[in-house]
Amino acid sequence: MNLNRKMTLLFGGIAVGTLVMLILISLYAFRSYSIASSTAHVRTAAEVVRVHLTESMILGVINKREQFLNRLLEVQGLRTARVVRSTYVNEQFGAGMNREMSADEIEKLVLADGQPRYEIRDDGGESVFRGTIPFAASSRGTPNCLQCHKVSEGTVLGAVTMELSLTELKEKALTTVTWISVTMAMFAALSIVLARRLILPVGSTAQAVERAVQRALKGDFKGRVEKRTDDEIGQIASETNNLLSFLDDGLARISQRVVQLTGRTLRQDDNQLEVAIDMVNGLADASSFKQAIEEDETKSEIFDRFGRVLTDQFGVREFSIYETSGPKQLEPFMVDGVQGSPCRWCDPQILVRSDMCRAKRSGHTVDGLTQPGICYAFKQPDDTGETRRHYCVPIMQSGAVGSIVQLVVRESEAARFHAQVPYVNVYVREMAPVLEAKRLTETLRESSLRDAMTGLNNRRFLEEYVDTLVATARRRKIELALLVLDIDYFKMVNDTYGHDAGDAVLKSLAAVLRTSVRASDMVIRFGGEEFLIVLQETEAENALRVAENIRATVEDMKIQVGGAVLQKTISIGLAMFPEDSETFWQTVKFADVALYRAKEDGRNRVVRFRSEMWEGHADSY
Ligand SMILES: Nc1nc2c(ncn2[C@@H]2O[C@H](COP(=O)(O)OP(=O)(O)OP(=O)(O)O)[C@@H](O)[C@H]2O)c(=O)[nH]1
Repeated sequence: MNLNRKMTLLFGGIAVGTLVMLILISLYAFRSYSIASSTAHVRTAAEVVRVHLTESMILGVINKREQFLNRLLEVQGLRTARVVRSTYVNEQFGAGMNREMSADEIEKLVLADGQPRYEIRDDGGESVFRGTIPFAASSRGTPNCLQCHKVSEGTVLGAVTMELSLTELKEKALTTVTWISVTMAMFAALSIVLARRLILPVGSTAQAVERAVQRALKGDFKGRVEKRTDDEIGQIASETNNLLSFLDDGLARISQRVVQLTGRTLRQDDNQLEVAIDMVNGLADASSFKQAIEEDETKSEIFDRFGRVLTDQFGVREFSIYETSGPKQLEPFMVDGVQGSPCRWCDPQILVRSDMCRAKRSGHTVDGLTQPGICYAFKQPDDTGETRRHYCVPIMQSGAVGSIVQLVVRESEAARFHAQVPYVNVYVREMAPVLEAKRLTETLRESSLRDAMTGLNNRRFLEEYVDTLVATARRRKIELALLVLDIDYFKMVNDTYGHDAGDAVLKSLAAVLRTSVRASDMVIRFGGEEFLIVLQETEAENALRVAENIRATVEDMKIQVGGAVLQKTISIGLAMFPEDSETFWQTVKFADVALYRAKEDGRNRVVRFRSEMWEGHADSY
């Protein structure tokens, strides 16, 4: 029930109640007034009758009393007037007129106890007031009753009964009450109309505010409240409109900015407020994610963290992260949260023909959620499970696709996940520059550990890696063979053919060295034209064989430099760790000493270190 109706009912109820009360009180007051007034009239008339009868007795015309009583009836409103005599008067003065002798029940009571009696009765539809007043003998006044009547003081001598018609009085009372009621009813009706007019803007403004608030709760702040009055109610409408405009404007600006950041488009039926809160939360989470990955050390940690976000926040457990590993090659970095797993959600051919991957080829997002079948390389699950849909986002690095994030969801979840995609994109966007920075750092670090010309690891790399190398060798109780080798008469190449020719020889030698040893062995450009090879888990005998093989290969190697073909030889010194020394770097020195001996002995040969070789060289190291 609205406020207006409540007010009308309340005012109406009060008005009706007041009216009824007023009518009842008025009727009661009129009745009381009628009784009091009639009683006074009857008393006065009875006194007049008593005085007249006394006078008539004194003047000796008491026998004319009936004419007086008949004339008395001409008084307006007086219906009857009758005198009854007590037995005392009859005994002293003889019987009176017949009608004075026959007392009714009330008159008998009055004659008996001397108390006046009054009553109102209905006489054929007419209200009649009847009063019976006793005449008591009294010695006071003039003449003194006891002078004539031989009775004691207070004896009831008779009584007069009078009846007054109340009809006229009643009619006047009813007319008055009717007028009062009509006036009151009109006043109440007028009051209700005025109150309704007053309350109407309150009710309609309250309803309008309620409607606007309901719309606002659904995220729509466009509702407005009509200003109907210039008072406080109008003020409420104005202030509500100001508040709604402020919220609408603020929310629109927030949404606009967040939409720009997330790329999410708002639908008409979206709850703008909830969407804005969601988006801001999403951005805050993505920002925390970015902070965290900035502090991560490696790309692998970053992808691990991203994998957890996909699983925990977006409920995506099936996904792949591919890395570009060559001009036309991709490598699965992480599949379904596990690093190094084989390719599961794509045709494995993309690994060697990366152009088969639509995201890699185009550098654009591939939305298989809304366009299933858009990429032919996407693979449905091997089992008979539910059909999957995919969403692939390329991560650009240095202007080319560096990594690809592939999200896989069940067909039944595609719509739900589609709403989440803008937030995933925010994460990917936040991740891209951090990945780029990490990649550059790794490249930089890699380059500081690698010789740019030959592509071999350099001395610095060995210095950083040596602790791990030695610890592993000790733990596994294996021997390391250290070959230090140097090109014979290399200076001549530079001097004769130029520095570029020298470089070409160094590159060719590096290539031969790399292919002559196992992948687990290390080939290091130790400095200038000197190289160090660390053969893992190799005894001295085998190491000598490998060294000899390298020497022979280099000897046979023909290097095209400009118009000339060069053939160079190398000398190699071999020392064993920990057989020759417990210290790695000391073993390197021993190998160097052996190399020196190889040079001394005529070059193009392999020399195994022996302890006596050290004696002449200890001072020079
Ligand atoms: N082209 C080129 N030459 C280099 C490089 N690093 C060192 N060299 C040269 O290698 C030569 C080393 O010569 P030496 O150590 O005197 O000995 P050698 O001529 O090789 O004679 P051996 O006694 O047989 O070692 C020097 O001329 C260096 O300039 C390089 O990166 N490129």
